[in-house]
Amino acid sequence: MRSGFDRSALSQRLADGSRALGLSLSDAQLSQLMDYLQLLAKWNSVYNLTAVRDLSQMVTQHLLDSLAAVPAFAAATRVLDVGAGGGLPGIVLAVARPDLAITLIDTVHKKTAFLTQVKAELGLQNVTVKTGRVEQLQADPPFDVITSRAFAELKDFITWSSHLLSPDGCFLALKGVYPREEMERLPQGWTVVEVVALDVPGLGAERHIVRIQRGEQQ
Ligand SMILES: C[S@@+](CC[C@H](N)C(=O)[O-])C[C@H]1O[C@@H](n2cnc3c(N)ncnc32)[C@H](O)[C@@H]1O
Repeated sequence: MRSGFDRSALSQRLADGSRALGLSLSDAQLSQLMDYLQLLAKWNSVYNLTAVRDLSQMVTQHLLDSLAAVPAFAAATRVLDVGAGGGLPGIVLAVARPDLAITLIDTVHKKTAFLTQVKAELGLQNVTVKTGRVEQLQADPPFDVITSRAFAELKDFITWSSHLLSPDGCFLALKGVYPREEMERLPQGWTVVEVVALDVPGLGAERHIVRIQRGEQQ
């Protein structure tokens, strides 16, 4: 394992942050997230998974950032994470919500090879990994939530993946600053039903989660 990986200090930071988010993760879940962080740190130079190199920043910017979105998935059952990259938010969500079935898709084979390795090493039976463009993915049954973080403008995210969403389903897009202009350019037939500001412990930057469903803009 990578030298300099102070598991106990990083684990404490993660436990404190997840408590501050109101989540009650078990010791086993926290341990799975630390295993994931360790794999991310170990394989980052090979797979080019994230520009964030500092381990405590990885806890904040990746693990806690993704955990902050977990409550928005309360009613979800089948989730697709589009452009999952190194597994954010999909892997974190899969650990926090083992009852969810989560599919992660990315076009880049080396990233999905990493995700397959994470699935195996963490024993995540609720994760499915697909390689390819979301536009070409077929799903039967469809997903009730489609999510993404740092993927694409909202209109492209919706246009490329709406064929995979169930009639009553929703998109949950993780964004940084309030995406006012993107929300004004949604494709016809889609409407923003909620924008929640997320308070990620220690981040000091804006985060929002945008819920979009079928329907006309008011
Ligand atoms: C900036 S990364 C974000 C990765 C991750 N969600 C995160 O927040 O760290 C965007 C990812 O989208 C993937 N991607 C781009 N176009 C795609 C498409 N049409 N279908 C699936 N994945 C795509 C890229 O390969 C890349 O890994």
